[in-house]
Amino acid sequence: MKTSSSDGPVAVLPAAGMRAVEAEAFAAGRVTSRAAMERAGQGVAAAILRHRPPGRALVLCGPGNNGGDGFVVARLLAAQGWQIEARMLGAGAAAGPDAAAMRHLWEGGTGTADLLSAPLPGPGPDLLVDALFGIGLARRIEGAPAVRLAEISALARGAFRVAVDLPSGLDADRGTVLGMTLPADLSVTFHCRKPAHDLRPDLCGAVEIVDIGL
Ligand SMILES: NC(=O)C1=CN([C@@H]2O[C@H](COP(=O)(O)OP(=O)(O)OC[C@H]3O[C@@H](n4cnc5c(N)ncnc54)[C@H](O)[C@@H]3O)[C@@H](O)[C@H]2O)[C@H](O)CC1
Ligand SMILES: [K+]
Repeated sequence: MKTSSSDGPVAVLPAAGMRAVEAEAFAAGRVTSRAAMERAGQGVAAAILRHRPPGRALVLCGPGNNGGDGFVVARLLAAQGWQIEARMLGAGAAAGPDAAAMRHLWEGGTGTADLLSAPLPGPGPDLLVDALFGIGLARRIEGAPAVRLAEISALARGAFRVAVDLPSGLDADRGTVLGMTLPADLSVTFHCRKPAHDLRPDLCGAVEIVDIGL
C-alpha cells in the first residue's frame, strides 16, 4: 500500500494505511504519538476558531485516542473563551497513555462527566465536538450509547457540528454506518482523507486536513 509520495502524503488512506504511516513515523522518531495527538487537537481547535466565535460547546470524548484528541480540543477551546461541557464514553477503557495524559491535562483532577449518566447541558450548545470514535470504530454503536447520542443529536440540532477525524459510527474504509452516527458540518481529519470522507459527504460535511507531522 502506497502510504506517501515524494511530495507528501497520498490523498486518501484506509485505516490500516493510516496506522502504518503513524507507526512508521513514530518508529522513525519524526514525531511522538503524544505530539501527534496534540497537533491533531490543535488543528481541530484552529478550524473551529476559524468558523465560530466562542460560545457554549459540548465535547464528546470516546474511550480511545479519538477521545484523546477531544480532550486536547476541550482544553484549547476553553483557553480561547469557550464554555466547555465535556462528556466521556467508556471512562477511558481503551485509552492509551497519550489519551489518558490529555484527559488529565483537561480535567486537572476534577474528572469528566459520564456521557450515559450525567445530565445533558441545556439549552442546546452552539458547538458539538464529536471525538467518540475515529478510525478505531470496531463495532456497532447501539443500546444505551446509541439512545444517548440520539438525544444529544436532537439537543445539538442547531449547533455547528464538528467531527474529529470522522463522524462517530461511520466506518472509515467503507463509509457504512455502524448502528448510528452523528452527521457533521465539518470533519477535521489528520494527514490525509479516509475513504469515508469521499464516500459520505452527506455525513462528513466539509473536510479539512491537518498535518500532524507524520
Ligand atoms: N497516536 C496516534 O495513533 C494518533 C491517533 N489519532 C486519533 O486516534 C484515533 C484512533 O484511535 P483508536 O484508539 O485506535 O480508536 P478510536 O479512538 O477510534 O476508538 C476507540 C476505541 O473504542 C473501542 N470501540 C470501537 N468501537 C466501539 C463501539 N462501537 N463501542 C464502544 N467502544 C468501541 C475500541 O477499543 C477502540 O480502540 C484516530 O481516529 C485519531 O482521531 C490522532 O489524531 C493522531 C495520533
Ligand atoms: K469522531
